[in-house]
Amino acid sequence: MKIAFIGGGNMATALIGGLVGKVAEPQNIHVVDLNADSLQALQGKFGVTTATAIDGTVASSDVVVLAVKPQQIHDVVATLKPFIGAQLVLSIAAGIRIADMSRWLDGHQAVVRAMPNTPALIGRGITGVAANQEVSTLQRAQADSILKAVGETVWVSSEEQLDAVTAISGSGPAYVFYFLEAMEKAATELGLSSAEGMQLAKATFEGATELARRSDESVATLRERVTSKGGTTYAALVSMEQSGVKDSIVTALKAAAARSKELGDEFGKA
Ligand SMILES: NC(=O)C1=CN([C@@H]2O[C@H](COP(=O)(O)OP(=O)(O)OC[C@H]3O[C@@H](n4cnc5c(N)ncnc54)[C@H](OP(=O)(O)O)[C@@H]3O)[C@@H](O)[C@H]2O)C=CC1
Ligand SMILES: O=C(O)[C@@H]1CCC=N1
Repeated sequence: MKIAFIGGGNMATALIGGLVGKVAEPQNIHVVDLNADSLQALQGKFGVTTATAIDGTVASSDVVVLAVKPQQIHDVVATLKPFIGAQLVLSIAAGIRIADMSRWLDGHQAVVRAMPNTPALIGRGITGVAANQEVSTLQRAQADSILKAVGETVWVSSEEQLDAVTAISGSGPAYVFYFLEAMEKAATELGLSSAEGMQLAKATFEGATELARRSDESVATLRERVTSKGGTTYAALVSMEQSGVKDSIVTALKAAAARSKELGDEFGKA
């Protein structure tokens, strides 16, 4: 498979890291970015080919991955249009809708929209995916193999659900890091060193999520098992409930989903 990336930033780098040698040979991965330094770094690290403008290699690729910021997608697609024939266009931009990208490509173009996350960098990502009618079975399989190179995929039945996927798993790593930062802060205020706090917090997250993944029991049951009556966990959870932590998290994630929809409205008008 020949794959062209438009945009060689954080997420493109994570995807390329998973793809090289597994799904595509480095000489079949082409990256277009405006920044020559980023391109040189990608070339040096992975052996991919690069260019500072969309070119014939993009035209002859099987899949074109759009990995620029949502506000850049319209202009990139406009520049890309003359180079697009039968390729699959795979966008990872938050919010930008398939119908809008298809319209900017004069319609009927096979477009897949995906929402990965940064644990892709270590092959532990999870990506929500949706496709339009023009995407063939082969192209679905191509998109799936690209995204599976860096973790799991979840194909959603309706594209609108990608706003929710963005709120849960796309932005999700940031919430986990935020929680780790809070645990580290608490650790230092309670007399541990910052390094000790972070070690304890990271291992706890890893152990708890792995336990939840492997267990047949619900996370509520697993939580109850930690919570001795009148004990320490109970004290913490009562405090969290009184502060409305769970409701605040739900409200925050709804804000992320709303922003994803808003990005689609804002940058899809063109
Ligand atoms: N980061 C994340 O956790 C996730 C991001 N996404 C989505 O992935 C997309 C990329 O995000 P991310 O990798 O973080 O962003 P980055 O800013 O790291 O990468 C985007 C890259 O595209 C370059 N670029 C800008 N305009 C063009 C152009 N016209 N032609 C070629 N390259 C161009 C940028 O250069 P310059 O910096 O010079 O502008 C930059 O190097 C976004 O749409 C985002 O919504 C999806 C899931 C998770
Ligand atoms: O914050 C953002 O908009 C992007 C999309 C999901 C993660 N980062």
